[in-house]
Amino acid sequence: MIRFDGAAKRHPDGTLAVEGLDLTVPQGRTTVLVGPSGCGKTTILRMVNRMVEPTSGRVLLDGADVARLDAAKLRRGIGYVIQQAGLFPHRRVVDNIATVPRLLGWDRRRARKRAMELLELVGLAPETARRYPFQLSGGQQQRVGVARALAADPPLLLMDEPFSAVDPVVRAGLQDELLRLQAELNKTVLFVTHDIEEAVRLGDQIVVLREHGRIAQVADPATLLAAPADEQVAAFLGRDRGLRGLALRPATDIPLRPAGEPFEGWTLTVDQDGRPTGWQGPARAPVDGVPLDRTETIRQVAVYQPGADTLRTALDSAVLSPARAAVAVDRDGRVLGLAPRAAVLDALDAAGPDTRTQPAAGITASGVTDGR
Ligand SMILES: Nc1ncnc2c1ncn2[C@@H]1O[C@H](COP(=O)(O)OP(=O)(O)OP(=O)(O)O)[C@@H](O)[C@H]1O
Repeated sequence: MIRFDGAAKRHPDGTLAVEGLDLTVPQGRTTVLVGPSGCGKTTILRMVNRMVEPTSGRVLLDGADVARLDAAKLRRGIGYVIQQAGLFPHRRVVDNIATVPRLLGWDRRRARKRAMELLELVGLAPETARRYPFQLSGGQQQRVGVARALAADPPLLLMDEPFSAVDPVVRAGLQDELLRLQAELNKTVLFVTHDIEEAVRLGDQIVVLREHGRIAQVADPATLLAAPADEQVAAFLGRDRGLRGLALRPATDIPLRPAGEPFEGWTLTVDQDGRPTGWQGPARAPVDGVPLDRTETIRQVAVYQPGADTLRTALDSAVLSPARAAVAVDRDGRVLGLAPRAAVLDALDAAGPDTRTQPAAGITASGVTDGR
């Protein structure tokens, strides 16, 4: 657990980077610091590994004031991932990952073996090990950066905008990987981003900051989206926050109708395996009394997977369907049934407003109305 206890940083030129932060970062969870550029996120992160020394106040790591710990030793026990990975350009991937184990005195063979395990853990092919960083894509470099941070199995990871230099698709993949790893490893993660979508996706606890590291709100993602502390936080969260909140709620238990029957005049067509192929529309109205024998066909079918997907995906499927019904499929993409739009909306009501959802264990949801 990390505890910031009135931790402040004023630079020699008089710039007040962080005014005096009181914050608890719970064990084994992901806490995301989010806020506008220059609000002090990186400064706060670096106070933990003593790359920045507070000018007043303290940072406690498992109860110990980090100022009293040996800085080099402290850093070896903390994984640190930065934007654009920060890999050593002259070292092969395997040796980049093995850096901290080697510093800890592991012999070369053991450190390399560990590096190969880590490569697999972050989803990179074994042959990547022999390459140099410049021979990798940006996304691959970030994965190596994460592997390097995890190499000595530190309980704490500091991540400073680790995914912001890659394109949105690669970024989403890296976020998925981090979620998967975190479900397995349960590290204490302190993650900095200026992207609220990323914060909502990754955080168990989100800390919204204003200038000078003042806390605007600390909350779990659902509470933050449903109940921003004030207008400024609401503005920072942006439009569609209600819809984005649906992405935090699983689509389960929406009653389904059989897919074989026409619905609102439209019939879902499936292939021989039962996967959807399109919507067959109703016969067109006669023109000047002459019946048309052509029907309309739509070939794109938006689907959702109950249990795995969220209410946002289910709603999207319903909105995009000409029959005004979401198409539920199993994990192999085979049709399970149709969820009429009204049933999806009922599910939204049944889930209740987000404010009623319980914060995750160990997280206190608190709204501070302003920076005071
Ligand atoms: N060495 C320094 N000397 C003077 N001011 C500094 C120094 N380092 C940072 N600052 C200032 O401290 C404030 C906080 O900087 P910090 O990098 O922590 O912000 P940030 O929220 O991480 O920003 P960004 O999102 O743009 O990376 C900024 O106003 C910055 O200009």
